[in-house]
Amino acid sequence: MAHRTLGRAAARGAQTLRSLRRTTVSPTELADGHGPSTSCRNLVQCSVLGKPRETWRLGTTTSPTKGYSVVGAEQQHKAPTQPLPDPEVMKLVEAALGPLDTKPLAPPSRPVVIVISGPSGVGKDAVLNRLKEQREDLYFVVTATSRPKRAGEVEGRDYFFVSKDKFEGWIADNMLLEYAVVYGEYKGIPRQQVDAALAAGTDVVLRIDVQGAATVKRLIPDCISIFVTADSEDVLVKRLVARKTEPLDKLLVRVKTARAENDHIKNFDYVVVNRDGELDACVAEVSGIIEAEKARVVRRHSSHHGGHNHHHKAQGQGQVAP
Ligand SMILES: Nc1nc2c(ncn2[C@@H]2O[C@H](COP(=O)(O)OP(=O)(O)O)[C@@H](O)[C@H]2O)c(=O)[nH]1
Ligand SMILES: Nc1ncnc2c1ncn2[C@@H]1O[C@H](COP(=O)(O)OP(=O)(O)O)[C@@H](O)[C@H]1O
Repeated sequence: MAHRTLGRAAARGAQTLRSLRRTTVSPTELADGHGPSTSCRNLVQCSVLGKPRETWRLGTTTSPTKGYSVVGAEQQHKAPTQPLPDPEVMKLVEAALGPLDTKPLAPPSRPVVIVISGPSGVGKDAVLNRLKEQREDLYFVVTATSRPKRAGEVEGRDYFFVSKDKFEGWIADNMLLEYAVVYGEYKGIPRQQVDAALAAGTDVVLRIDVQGAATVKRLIPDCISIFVTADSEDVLVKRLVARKTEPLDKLLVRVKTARAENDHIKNFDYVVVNRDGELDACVAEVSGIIEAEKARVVRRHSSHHGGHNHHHKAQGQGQVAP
């Protein structure tokens, strides 16, 4: 699929960016042309020639004592140069063993379901929004809710906002893979979105609360569950207060719920700390977990079918969060 190929390319681009290294060059070295690499020198010269903003955006900083500290020299991770294979030897190999197979040696990875959970205000949305920019190969499910739209939220992007009646109709018609009552409002995963993405071979990301994560783990045992937490309770509450989306009474409920939710870390496959001011590091960690999980041999063995039995009706639905 074209968009998946593009997505992988984007992910590789992000990887390349991450591999940019920090290098220090003095102004004299620059004048002499002795920088660490041509691209690095060009970057600084660009700054010296009066385009400071562009280079700042690329990560250039100036230091009065050390000269110029530059992020921009790409690490050289080229494979060692190999001599071309001798065509005569290749012919002899094929003559002896028959034509060589050009099919990929690794079996393709089956699409996975990734569950992201964690307390309110920890930064799940922030992490997922950044992940969306970097990983066009993933499908981010838009869940449905009966809660009113907040300022700035967009229908079909943040949630599908539906009435309680409509939501209950979907429950009756078994249109939801999972649903729960979270903070007094219905939240549910439209089954069709998950089924369609998996059928197209695309990995699926679900952002759901802890009770939803437990239900999905029961329905799809080989899903990858990731609990996002904060540096500390204090940091978490500050983040929630700064977000200014809840009045005090609702805020207190969220903090109490967060305490209870944190005890469920043990039921998750991974826990990732979204450290204050380090959103990108958290996103990179989540992305790395997904990549590592997809490389697991058990997920690539075509005879293994552990998991996607999500046509079963969810058990224990409709529990009310405290
Ligand atoms: N079980 C379940 N939880 C969901 C679903 N969609 C969203 N949630 C969770 O509901 C919780 C509350 O969401 P929201 O009202 O947006 O509050 P926020 O987390 O404070 O921004 C979050 O933890 C979401 O992850 C869903 O379909 N099922
Ligand atoms: N690593 C971080 N450092 C500082 N603030 C953050 C970080 N991650 C998220 N935030 C901020 O915390 C607040 C809550 O994040 P949000 O994504 O809405 O949480 P959740 O979706 O888990 O309820 C937002 O104002 C967001 O910008």
